[in-house]
Amino acid sequence: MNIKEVGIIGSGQMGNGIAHVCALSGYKVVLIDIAQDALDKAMGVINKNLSRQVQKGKITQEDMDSSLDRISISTDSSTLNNADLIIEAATENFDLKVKIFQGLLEHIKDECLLSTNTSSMSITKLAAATNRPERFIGLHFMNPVPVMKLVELIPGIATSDEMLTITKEFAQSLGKTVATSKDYPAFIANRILMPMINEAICALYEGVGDVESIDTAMKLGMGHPMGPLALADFIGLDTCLAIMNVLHEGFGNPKYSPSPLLVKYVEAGWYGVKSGKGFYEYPKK
Ligand SMILES: CC(=O)CC(=O)SCCNC(=O)CCNC(=O)[C@H](O)C(C)(C)COP(=O)(O)OP(=O)(O)OC[C@H]1O[C@@H](n2cnc3c(N)ncnc32)[C@H](O)[C@@H]1OP(=O)(O)O
Ligand SMILES: NC(=O)C1=CN([C@@H]2O[C@H](COP(=O)(O)OP(=O)(O)OC[C@H]3O[C@@H](n4cnc5c(N)ncnc54)[C@H](OP(=O)(O)O)[C@@H]3O)[C@@H](O)[C@H]2O)C=CC1
Repeated sequence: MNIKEVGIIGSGQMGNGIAHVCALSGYKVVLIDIAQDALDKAMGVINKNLSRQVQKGKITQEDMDSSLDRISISTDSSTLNNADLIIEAATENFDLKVKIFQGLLEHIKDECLLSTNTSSMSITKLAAATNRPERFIGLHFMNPVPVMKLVELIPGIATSDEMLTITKEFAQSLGKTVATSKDYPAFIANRILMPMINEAICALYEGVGDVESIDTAMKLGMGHPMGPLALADFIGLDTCLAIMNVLHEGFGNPKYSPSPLLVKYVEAGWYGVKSGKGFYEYPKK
């Protein structure tokens, strides 16, 4: 299958990053969200990130202009009628994702391939809610998408080998390196990362150290580019909690219980960078 046009659902930090790298690699992109505001904001972020690459001499102004020309935005999913591949990157909520896929099916081509950027959820279960589980896969980009080299590929139980090959080649065409994971809660990257972040929040909850000390310990002690609390804010505390809940429910092991402090912050609407407050404050620019 020759992928030319990619439909991306959800224009938050992941959706806009995926749109950026797809367009820069020559794909036509249709970026969908429920709110026009979100789409306008996403185009602003893509513009800013492409400009930064131009300033650093990584891409030319012409690359930037042609990439922007290849992206169209819409709140109407019927505009996905020409897409060869859909990448769903909406909020980490199972029922929402199922609703999105079911709403798409009447608009897309029979041969259109389906994928999800979910951080944790069962690919098999999401695939089963569509009419093409053999052409459904987890295509898990890392944040920030234009920078991080990894894409995790997660075939569900019904995913065909052909689908795995096509999507592997697609990810490689974006300049990414693929790691393949079996379809178990939170796959590989978040199975390992998220309990570490949760443990950092537990240490804060128990008063073992303050925010600065915990992040400094991991940055300077372990060479991590960001401390775990700053990284949690960057990912989104709502997303971190959703992933911990999938791990906890999926394995039934108390070691994955989300920290009560993480739960409390999400209850307060303190989602991190995207809401302006998490473990740190993020003044509106
Ligand atoms: C939750 C999930 O399901 C899975 C996940 O994604 S988990 C999260 C995985 N991501 C991480 O762990 C990120 C850890 N953090 C980092 O790697 C780094 O802190 C960072 C890349 C985010 C920023 O790096 P930094 O050195 O502090 O900042 P800075 O020098 O400004 O940026 C480094 C590069 O990233 C680019 N960059 C930074 N933020 C960016 C963004 N949001 N979008 C696009 N590009 C960005 C910069 O332009 C710069 O590019 P060059 O190397 O080409 O110059
Ligand atoms: N954050 C991260 O570091 C990573 C996240 N992921 C995964 O990527 C996905 C998106 O995460 P992220 O970008 O961080 O989340 P964000 O909260 O930044 O963005 C989600 C976007 O989806 C939109 N949305 C909600 N419902 C719909 C809908 N029905 N149709 C279209 N768009 C909708 C939201 O709109 P509104 O704001 O109006 O609700 C928002 O713009 C999640 O599955 C997450 O687990 C994967 C890798 C890394």
